Amino acid sequence: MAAGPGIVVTGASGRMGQMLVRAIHASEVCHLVAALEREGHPWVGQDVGTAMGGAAIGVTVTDDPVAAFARAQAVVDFTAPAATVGFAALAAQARAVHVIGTTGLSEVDLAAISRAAHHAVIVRAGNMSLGLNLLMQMTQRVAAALDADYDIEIVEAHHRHKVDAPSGTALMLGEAAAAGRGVVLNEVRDAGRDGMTGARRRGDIGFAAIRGGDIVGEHDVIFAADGERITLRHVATDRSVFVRGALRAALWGQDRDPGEYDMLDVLGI
Ligand SMILES: NC(=O)C1=CN([C@@H]2O[C@H](COP(=O)(O)OP(=O)(O)OC[C@H]3O[C@@H](n4cnc5c(N)ncnc54)[C@H](O)[C@@H]3O)[C@@H](O)[C@H]2O)C=CC1
Ligand SMILES: O=C(O)C1=N[C@H](C(=O)O)C[C@H](O)C1
Repeated sequence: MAAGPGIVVTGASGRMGQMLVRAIHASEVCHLVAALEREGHPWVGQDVGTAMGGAAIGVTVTDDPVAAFARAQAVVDFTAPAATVGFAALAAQARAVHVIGTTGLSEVDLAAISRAAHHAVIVRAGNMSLGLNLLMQMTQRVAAALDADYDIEIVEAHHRHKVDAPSGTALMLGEAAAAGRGVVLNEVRDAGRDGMTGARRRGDIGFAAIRGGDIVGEHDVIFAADGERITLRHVATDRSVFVRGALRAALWGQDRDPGEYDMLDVLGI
């Protein structure tokens, strides 16, 4: 008898997908029911363990989300925005908990995800690690304690393959800083400075992105004033912190009422 909820991993060949497949296969509190990849992907039809270069684990990679989700209690999804929006509707139809780690979602994507959450549990966070979610709370607190003499800048660094900027985490931190200040992020957001930008506008929250090598994920929130500077920093050195958070969310979401949740709900912090 397989233990705990059955989980589908979407984007099974991805950086996060492969780590999730391994973690779920090794878990005693949940089990892998399907590994999903996009249509035409070379792994489709192969055993996912073999495709990853190891021993067979008895789960064949599929490109059919409807059949996969019908057998699952949770869908753990680190893919791409268009895929995630489609999966949200399908996971809701299957009444499976949808854990969304995908970043780069637009306002339109987020509205579609909110609609799906009327029918099922969705846990979404741009960063699933405990440490980063604590940093988010600290950011809100520090921003609330300081006035706009302290310029807020968020600097993030990621591996060379990352396709979205600012990172989902940087945006979460920006939202936390804006909430602390009592402002709306979209009204003070300053991203992508290049050329004759003019002087910094008081009260803006700035973003800068570094891309290179195999950097897992680093985030600094800088509060810079005349004469002093505070930096709050989180460094992820291993993707296992995101995997742990995502699986915790998949288990936490079982038997909850439909709705949209985040990692603060899951972690109870
Ligand atoms: N919230 C968090 O804690 C974290 C979020 N992420 C985010 O997760 C996402 C994925 O990151 P990585 O694993 O590094 O990317 P990746 O590019 O290594 O993997 C994405 C996978 O999704 C697959 N995919 C794309 N469309 C699909 C579809 N329609 N059906 C099935 N599979 C599909 C791709 O073939 C690929 O294997 C990114 O948006 C990233 O920013 C990454 C790490 C942590
Ligand atoms: O793409 C990544 O790798 C990561 N993406 C997330 C983000 O956009 O913040 C989380 C983490 O930093 C890794």
